Amino acid sequence: MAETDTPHDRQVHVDRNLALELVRVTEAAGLAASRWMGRGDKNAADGAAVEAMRRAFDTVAISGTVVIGEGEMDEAPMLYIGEKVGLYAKAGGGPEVDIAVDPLEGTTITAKGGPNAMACVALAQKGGFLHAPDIYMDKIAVGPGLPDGVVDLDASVEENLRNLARAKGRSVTDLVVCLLDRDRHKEIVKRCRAAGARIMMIPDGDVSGVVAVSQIDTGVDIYLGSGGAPEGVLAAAALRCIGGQMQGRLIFENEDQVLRAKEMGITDPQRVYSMTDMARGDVMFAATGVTTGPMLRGVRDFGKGAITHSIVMRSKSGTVRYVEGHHNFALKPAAFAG
Ligand SMILES: O=P(O)(O)OC[C@H]1O[C@](O)(COP(=O)(O)O)[C@@H](O)[C@@H]1O
Repeated sequence: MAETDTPHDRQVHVDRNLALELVRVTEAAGLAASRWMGRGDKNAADGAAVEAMRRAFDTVAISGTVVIGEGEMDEAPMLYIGEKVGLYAKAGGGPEVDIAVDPLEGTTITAKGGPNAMACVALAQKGGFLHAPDIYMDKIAVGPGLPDGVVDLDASVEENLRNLARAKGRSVTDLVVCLLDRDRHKEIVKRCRAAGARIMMIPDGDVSGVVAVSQIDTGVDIYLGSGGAPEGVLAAAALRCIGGQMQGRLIFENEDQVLRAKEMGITDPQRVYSMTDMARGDVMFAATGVTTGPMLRGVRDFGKGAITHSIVMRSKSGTVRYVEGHHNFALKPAAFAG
């Protein structure tokens, strides 16, 4: 795009389906991270994913700003909050978009060779994402086709389960609740079980945990509990595309976190964010499996190359695409070095 393009022109150009370009970014991160699968070094796995993702962004025809990233500029060498990424980042021009990244969602999973690690990216028009600080967020999510507000973060666990069961025409004993296997969730687990619901605990990776509510074959009816706030925004972006409902509320552990959030534009620490508050407008989401989970297959390395499995989706059209990439290391070795 010419440098003389007006902001209006740039907005119009966002209309292209950039999601299809994003998948190359998650593929690169997924491939790089997969080289560290089971090697017991989560930082190396994360570092490889970050570097590959950062490099791949240079080929995407956007002028992007990272709003959910790897940390502040002084804590992260790449993909830090505020970093400009994309082919047009330095030269100017191109659609101006905000970017949310989690180059490796499930660093510990990858280090242990466990299931369900993936590389994720979401894209929105400027101002489309909640600028969530790196603290915890309370989350609740259910799948599509249910009445608005069927579950609520302010309602009790029992009430949410009852309302959800009624809306689904089922009984609470039919429901499956997904949550992270953490001590802090003991009370929720106890109350869900006492109400008769079944529990599916995941060791890590609550982006895919939340997305599981929208996928019929996972058997998950509701996601509950706390996890990373940045992951909450990515999950909201994915649910905006695939359908479902989600709410999130930031959990502040000290005054510093409240101040930090204020600097990021969060004035009401108690606010319950809807899915659309967290990811507004035309949102695109892409993820590539690093290790196999219910949504995506992991990277399959066959020596001279590898096969990746990715999901690409866009809220505007509601189209969900699964992309299988066959990568030839002889032709593109640098992108896959890990
Ligand atoms: O492990 P904690 O502190 O409960 O944090 C939960 C967060 O960690 C994860 O399970 C994995 O995060 P990493 O990819 O950074 O390892 C997220 O999916 C989740 O939001």
